Amino acid sequence: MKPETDSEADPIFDTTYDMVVVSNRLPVDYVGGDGADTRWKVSPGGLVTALEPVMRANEGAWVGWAGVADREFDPFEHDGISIVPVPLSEDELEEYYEGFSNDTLWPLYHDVIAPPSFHREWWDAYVRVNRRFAETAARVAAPGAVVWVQDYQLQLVPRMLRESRPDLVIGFFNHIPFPAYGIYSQLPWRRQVIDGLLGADVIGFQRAADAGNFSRAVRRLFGYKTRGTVLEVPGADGEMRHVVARHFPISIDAAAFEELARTPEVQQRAREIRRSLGDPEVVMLGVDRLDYTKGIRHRMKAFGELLRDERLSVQQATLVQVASPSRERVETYRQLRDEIELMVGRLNGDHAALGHPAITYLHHGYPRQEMAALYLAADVMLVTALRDGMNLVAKEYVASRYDDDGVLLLSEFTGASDELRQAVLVNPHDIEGLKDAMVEAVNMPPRERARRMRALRRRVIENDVANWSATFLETLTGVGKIPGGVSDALRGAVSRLAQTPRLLVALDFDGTLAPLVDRPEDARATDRARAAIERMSEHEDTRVALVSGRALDSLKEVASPPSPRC
Ligand SMILES: O=P(O)(O)OC[C@H]1O[C@H](O[C@H]2O[C@H](CO)[C@@H](O)[C@H](O)[C@H]2O)[C@H](O)[C@@H](O)[C@@H]1O
Ligand SMILES: O=c1ccn([C@@H]2O[C@H](COP(=O)(O)OP(=O)(O)O)[C@@H](O)[C@H]2O)c(=O)[nH]1
Repeated sequence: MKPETDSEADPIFDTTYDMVVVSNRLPVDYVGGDGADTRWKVSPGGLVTALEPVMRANEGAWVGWAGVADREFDPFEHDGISIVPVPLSEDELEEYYEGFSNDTLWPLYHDVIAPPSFHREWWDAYVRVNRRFAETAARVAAPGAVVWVQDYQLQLVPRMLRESRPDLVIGFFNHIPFPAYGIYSQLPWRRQVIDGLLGADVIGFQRAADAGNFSRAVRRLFGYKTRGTVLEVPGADGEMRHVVARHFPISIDAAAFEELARTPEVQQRAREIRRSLGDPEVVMLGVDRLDYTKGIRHRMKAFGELLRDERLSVQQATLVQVASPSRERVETYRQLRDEIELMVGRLNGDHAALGHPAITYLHHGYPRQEMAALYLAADVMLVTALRDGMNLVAKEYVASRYDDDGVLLLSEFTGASDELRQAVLVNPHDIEGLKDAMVEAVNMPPRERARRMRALRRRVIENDVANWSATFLETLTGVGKIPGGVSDALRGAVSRLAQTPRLLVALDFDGTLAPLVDRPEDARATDRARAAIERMSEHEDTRVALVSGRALDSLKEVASPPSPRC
């Protein structure tokens, strides 16, 4: 999408875009410096990993926070992406980001693994900051633009945007789980949050179960009708809006990861990594943000017991644990770091031998190239999250293993486990089961490893991040491409056609007027499509026909055409 210059806009935001992504975090965090010397580093986490390739392909604007409090930045371009920073004050950082987002919503949505804190002043900051994001997005969105809002930090933005800019097409994607109603209903602001989300045209989740939990919460709290993935939501004008809530499992740029893994530099680095670990028979690897949802303690406990019971030895197997720093001012995260570092010390003290560490603990964030080398060096990848929206690390490991080798041990409580069924699936709460699965992974015969890895790779390559974003945007726009960017040639052709004295407009229904949905009986035309049909039908010499492979009754049922002439 080409940016357009809007002469009436605010001078700082003098460019508007046909596609705008809004997320709490920008792809880069401010590191230091000023003016031309300003330094940025890649932001942590899977959301940025997934959205970066989408943004490069779309020439849109990315609205988000620059990772530092009390600093304002003008919009700028970074590595081919237009960046529109939203400022946060130190108080807002504490109350909106560390507080409401990461100490209320995060633990609540991850099945209360840690107890969520509820504070009214955090909620007030959440509302205030959501409004700022919505206002910024509204300023840079061109007329009729697609605005794609990301994640739990910004759940009120869809409704705020719909109220200020009803012309926009609004999508929302939730990167973390959506909990069962029994848990969600603890939230004192449960109605406001759902109402905020229902401002979107399409609400995406990682797993079908998340979308189901959301629809149930809508029914329980608002009594709105839901038909499969389509929710009937009253609009401001009394008309029914049809909102789609369904799963779109996120992924990675699998080809780019494989390409990186195939480079001689990465392969050389993988060999160096193994050598530096004392060339054990088996390298096990964990890569996680240092977060209590990731099950790092469970995996270390299981590994420690295997060493204690001599089912494994440090000469045979070593564990490399990358724990990248995350949310370090939130108390639960500080405590977790202390606990993990204590465990690492004990484990090494009890079991390591000279030149043979039991566990190599790395409290750093690494660039993608080093990640690919670690994946290639690892015989067994341990993903033992207690709850995880998706877990892109699991997919990156698979994408890197072009040699069809390596074993993925994967928690059933990750979104990735819905797709990656050929992994060794585990319940990380069951320490005995986890120990057995680790031993099974370490001893898995090469043929079995190759068979499983081939199947896993097929899955990750099939559903890569391009496929994820295309499927979401197709559902959102109903036509498979972003509207608003109608070419002059098409506009001209439509104007010429409109001058024809008697006109027949024949329209496909599924995938054109109505987003594709899981169950055909749930398909409904988008509000804009219905309004356009109604306007055309009012013209004396224009006939509107729906063309469909459906039976006539089924078409009548789902399309409910506005007049008998149709
Ligand atoms: O921005 P932070 O607070 O530093 O946290 C980093 C990101 O963590 C979360 O990632 C999620 O998105 C991934 C991609 O969809 C998914 O695989 C993972 O399971 C999620 O936990 C968070 O949702 C992001 O908003 C953060 O930026
Ligand atoms: O040192 C690190 C650790 C992690 N990552 C990246 O961070 C993302 C983590 O995403 P995931 O979905 O697994 O979990 P999240 O951190 O988003 O909860 C993946 O793309 C990793 O490659 C990274 O680049 N360097």
